[in-house]
Amino acid sequence: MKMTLPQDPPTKPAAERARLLLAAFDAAPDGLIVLNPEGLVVLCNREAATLAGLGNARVSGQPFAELARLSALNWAPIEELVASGRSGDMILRSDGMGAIFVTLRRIADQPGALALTLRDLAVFDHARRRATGERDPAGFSSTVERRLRPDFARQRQLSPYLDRIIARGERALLQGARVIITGESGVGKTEIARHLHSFVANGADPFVAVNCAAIPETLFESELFGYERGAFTGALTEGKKGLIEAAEGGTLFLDEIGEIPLTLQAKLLSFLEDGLVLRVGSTRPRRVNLRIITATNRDLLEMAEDRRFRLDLYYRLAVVNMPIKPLRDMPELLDHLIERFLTAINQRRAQPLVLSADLRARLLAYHYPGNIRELANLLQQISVLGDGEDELPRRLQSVQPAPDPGAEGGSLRAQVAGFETRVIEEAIRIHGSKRKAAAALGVDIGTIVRKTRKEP
Ligand SMILES: Nc1ncnc2c1ncn2[C@@H]1O[C@H](COP(=O)(O)OP(=O)(O)OP(=O)(O)O)[C@@H](O)[C@H]1O
Repeated sequence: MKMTLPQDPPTKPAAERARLLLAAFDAAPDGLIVLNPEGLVVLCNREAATLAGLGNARVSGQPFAELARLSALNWAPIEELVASGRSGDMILRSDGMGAIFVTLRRIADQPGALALTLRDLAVFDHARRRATGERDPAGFSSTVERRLRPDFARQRQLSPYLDRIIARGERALLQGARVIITGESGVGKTEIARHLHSFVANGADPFVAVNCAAIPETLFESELFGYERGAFTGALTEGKKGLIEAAEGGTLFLDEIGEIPLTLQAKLLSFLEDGLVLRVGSTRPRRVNLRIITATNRDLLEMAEDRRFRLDLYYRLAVVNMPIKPLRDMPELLDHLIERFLTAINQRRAQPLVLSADLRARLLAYHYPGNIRELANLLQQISVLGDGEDELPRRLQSVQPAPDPGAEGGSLRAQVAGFETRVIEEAIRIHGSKRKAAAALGVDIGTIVRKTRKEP
């Protein structure tokens, strides 16, 4: 988000200085928000907009309460601090943004004016790890990646289906039951596993994600279980702990579990039964405590019938199933996801990417065989290539956008009724029954029945 400073028309050198200052604030690695004595936002730099999840919202000149309303963070404790007239520090948390350290200071010589700084605690953590030579936990490579994490709190409000499935997974993990997440590639299985991990784990517990399809069969055992020194030619002299041990105290996420070689399935089963890891070349078992979440886009029961997956392993891993629908069957998430990816993209652009109505309609009508990953990828391509018809990725060029409800003419009453019918029909399609659609739309079943009754 670009900042603006309200001011008198400046002379040329003063204008240049102001521009430079604004650019410098935008380049700063910390977030800065300045409130004038009237409580209006006079400055909100790019990092503050990012950390507060404001996207491209215009907050300059707005009351602080409006910024708080638009933000993904819960500002209530800071609003109290502002009202109390004291300075102070606080940590604000949100599902999508992680933990943000906020300081509030009075500005000297400017009675009533306030400066708030915002810092992403993950940056400190990352810096501390670099200083001590520690590795970042698997799956956390940069703060940018962290900030693009899904806002599941919002997505759960939008999709009662997703809410039900995620709540099921949370309950299962709280009770120590193992979950398997199933669904097409790109539906967000890894993100959901990461969410479940943060739901039950302490902040410092490791989350180790392993893509079973990416490990060559010959290396599988040593990667997963580790090896003792001299276990084989090329082994490190001091030996190496495997991914299971690396996840000690946290979560091991085994993605594409259907790809795990049959020979190793027996060894994994044995670990699941007694919690003991035997490194390759070792005779000394080590006890490892962790939780395991698995995911697959294969039908493991069918694989078990063909003897390509052990049924006993399946029952150990799949106590609770979390089937994630493809994106085309969760259209209620599309608008939100588009906005979220645009926000992420615009953090790295000088000129924000604004989608034309036609392009947005095409994005809403497309069927996304690659699911959420494909949507993110398409928006990235549009950001780089532009959104002119010729530049559009071929997949989108052939999409027929859904008709614009406002374009069909007729009286306002008729158009509103038409729109209402489409919303109801879509809700019934998504939720599978009129009763569930009524619950999702917050109306009683009688209303839905009445409004969908065909006039004779
Ligand atoms: N709910 C979501 N909100 C926002 N972004 C998401 C969401 N789910 C997934 N993504 C993004 O979509 C991409 C694919 O997600 P993810 O890797 O979790 O899918 P997957 O189902 O595990 O895929 P695969 O089966 O190929 O491993 C990632 O870039 C991820 O950040």
